[in-house]
Amino acid sequence: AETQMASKPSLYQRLGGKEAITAVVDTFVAKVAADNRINKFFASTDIPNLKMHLVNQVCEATGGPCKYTGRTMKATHAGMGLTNADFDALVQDLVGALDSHRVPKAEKDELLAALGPMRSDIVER
Ligand code: HEM
Repeated sequence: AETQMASKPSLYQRLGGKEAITAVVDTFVAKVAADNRINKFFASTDIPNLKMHLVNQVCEATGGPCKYTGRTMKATHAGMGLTNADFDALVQDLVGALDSHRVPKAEKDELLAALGPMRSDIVER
């Protein structure tokens, strides 16, 4: 996990590693669960399983030593009929979680930039 230290630390390292990412994901999922704009989509979701996948996805995408084992973003969200407004609401909840854990702006913007391109695989209408 420390292999990049000679150059620039990975985003994973700058976020604080797996413990810090897990804490952000916990807060994020709690915010989504309390968000009446989008929580209906998660009514029958296995939340501990979702959290596990999210932690691994963020860990791997930011250069950490994890492997995402979930489905593709397109397959996962197919048929949900998600809109840009739904996506934006979820991103707002993520920003709120990152802010509540005092993640600095540079790291926050980098993470959001890594997730942004997934929009076209997730939004269907
Ligand atoms: C960048 C944005 C997003 C990312 C990175 C993301 C990521 C994920 C991941 C990793 C999973 C688990 C995959 C698996 O079980 O194999 C998942 C599931 C799910 N996502 Fe997303 N998601 C995003 C946006 C959204 C949005 C906007 C909604 C709805 C408002 C949503 C609703 C769901 C639901 C309901 C599930 C659970 C499906 C089930 O119960 O089987 N996602 N998402």
